[in-house]
Amino acid sequence: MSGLTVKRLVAGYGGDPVLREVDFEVQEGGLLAVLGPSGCGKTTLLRVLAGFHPASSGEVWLGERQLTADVPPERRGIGIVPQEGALFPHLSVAGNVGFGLRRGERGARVEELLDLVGLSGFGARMPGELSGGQAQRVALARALAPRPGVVLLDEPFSALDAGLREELRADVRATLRSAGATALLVTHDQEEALGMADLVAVLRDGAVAQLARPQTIYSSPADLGVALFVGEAVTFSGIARSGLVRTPLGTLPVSGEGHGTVLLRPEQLILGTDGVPSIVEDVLFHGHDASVLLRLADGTRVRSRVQGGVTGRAGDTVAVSVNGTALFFGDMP
Ligand SMILES: Nc1ncnc2c1ncn2[C@@H]1O[C@H](COP(=O)(O)OP(=O)(O)OP(=O)(O)O)[C@@H](O)[C@H]1O
Repeated sequence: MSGLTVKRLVAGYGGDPVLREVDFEVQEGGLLAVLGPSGCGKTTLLRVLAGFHPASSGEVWLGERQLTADVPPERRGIGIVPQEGALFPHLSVAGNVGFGLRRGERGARVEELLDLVGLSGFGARMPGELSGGQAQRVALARALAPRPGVVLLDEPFSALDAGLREELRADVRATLRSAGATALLVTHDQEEALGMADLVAVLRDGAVAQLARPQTIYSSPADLGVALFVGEAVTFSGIARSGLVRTPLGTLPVSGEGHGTVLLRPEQLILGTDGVPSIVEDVLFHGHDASVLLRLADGTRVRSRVQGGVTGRAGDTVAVSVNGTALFFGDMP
């Protein structure tokens, strides 16, 4: 395995480029998630890296080797886990996993990979006899089998239901780790990106808006756009003076001055007996937590995320206080 470096990558389809100077690096053995909204160029990026689409300019390096336009897809040393697995339907599971291997090395390596993804004994099955989650595990085994320099995962869990998605995320992460794989995951799902990756690159307008650890992206987003994209938010416009800003939830300390937007995460809104009075409008119970829609005295509606503790019921009056630090993003001049 080797690291993957992308420098000033530009690519598109004729008109304005879709990728305008994309830069990032995935360390050897690391997992980077490229997170961005639909249409921002995630698939285009993967197609360029895999050699299916030409870059207009920029560089792609796999370890010490530059992947120039004349290196065809099969000689790039890149494994791909596509959306919905895309297994060869006429080949058995073993046939799929061994597809990129030389005949002589198939048997043992296929067994090793099936074991790694928890599907020992499934070699003779046909893809039509697998569940969605099993099919994705086979797709991962197939991508890892030829020991690629890097594995690209293209929204690999999008077709699965929520419970299975969560379980498979953890399994895939563990598998990539134990294989020592360098991996790049593209997704529009912030939970997936923040939950799985060592580092997250937020792709916006064809460039990386922020590249950081998941915790940093969530707690210290580079700008308001990133903050709103990576999680639920409660926002107020306000004017910061001497490090304080007045909001419907009270005067909050912020770092910044002038006109801007105050941003809190819903889990920072604590319901109890101290704080600003508000009316509970609705409570959505999610099992592990609840989402409480509140109306403040001035009519502003805000959402709190409550784990255990007080949620109240529709019509109740509760007091809301703010836990932790509010973020503040000054208006663009
Ligand atoms: N073959 C093509 N020809 C012309 N334009 C294309 C082509 N493929 C994609 N595009 C455009 O390029 C932009 C980026 O598309 P891309 O599929 O890379 O985005 P994405 O982030 O993967 O989206 P999604 O999450 O919906 O799959 C879009 O505006 C899309 O319409």
